[in-house]
Amino acid sequence: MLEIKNYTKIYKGGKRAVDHLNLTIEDGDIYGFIGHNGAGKTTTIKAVAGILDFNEGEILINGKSIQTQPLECKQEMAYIPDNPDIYEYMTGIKYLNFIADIYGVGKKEREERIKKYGDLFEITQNLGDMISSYSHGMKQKLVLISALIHEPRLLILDEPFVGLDPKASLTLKNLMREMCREGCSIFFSTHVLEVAQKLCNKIAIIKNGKLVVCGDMDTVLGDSSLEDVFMEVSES
Ligand SMILES: Nc1ncnc2c1ncn2[C@@H]1O[C@H](COP(=O)(O)OP(=O)(O)OP(=O)(O)O)[C@@H](O)[C@H]1O
Repeated sequence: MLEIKNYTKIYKGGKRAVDHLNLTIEDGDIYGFIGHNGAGKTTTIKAVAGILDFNEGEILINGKSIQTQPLECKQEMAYIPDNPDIYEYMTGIKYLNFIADIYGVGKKEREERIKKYGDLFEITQNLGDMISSYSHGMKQKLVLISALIHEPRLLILDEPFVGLDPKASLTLKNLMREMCREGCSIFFSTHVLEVAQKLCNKIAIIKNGKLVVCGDMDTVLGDSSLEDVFMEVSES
């Protein structure tokens, strides 16, 4: 579903943020991406989402290049950034319809999905309100619903659990599991290692821009916890 080949990003000024990273996310994978602050997670995720150019390598979504076929790639995926920075002077429902229009989602489907996800995240009754009146968590729920409105096959999330209350976090985890059971793929970054260990079937650790560990969670962990493995890798 997602292939990252030799991905290298050097920012203006010469900072080599990610260095020849290779990773494959298959259908049905929930792939966790962990690393210390500044390791290169967001730099990788933004390139996969098609909003950051890069110096070397190739990123393929279902065989299509994010650089040469960005629209085709974006039809198949959704990206949820770590900060829900959205239009403030619009109602929630107007925003969702705006996103549904961009993706060409039909009237019946969008209504069903807005109802389903709005109820799941307990925000249906607030959709008529201006986004400027929303809390951080409510904005995040709105962004999540907007990302799911075109039923993406690949979900890319940057720190998705930050700012969500415990119930919304559980709802999101259950949704992620359900999507992957149906053959979708998820690639997400997190600092919450307990969540990653429980939720993901695969895990990648990035350190100073280089991938140092990746693969099946069970194989990577052996008898250790993810926290132990992470600490060992960080200190080596
Ligand atoms: N626009 C930029 N210009 C120059 N350097 C940048 C830029 N954005 C990020 N960097 C640098 O690239 C490196 C990787 O940053 P990145 O944001 O990808 O890390 P991260 O793993 O997502 O960190 P965190 O866990 O803190 O969110 C860091 O050293 C950072 O300072």
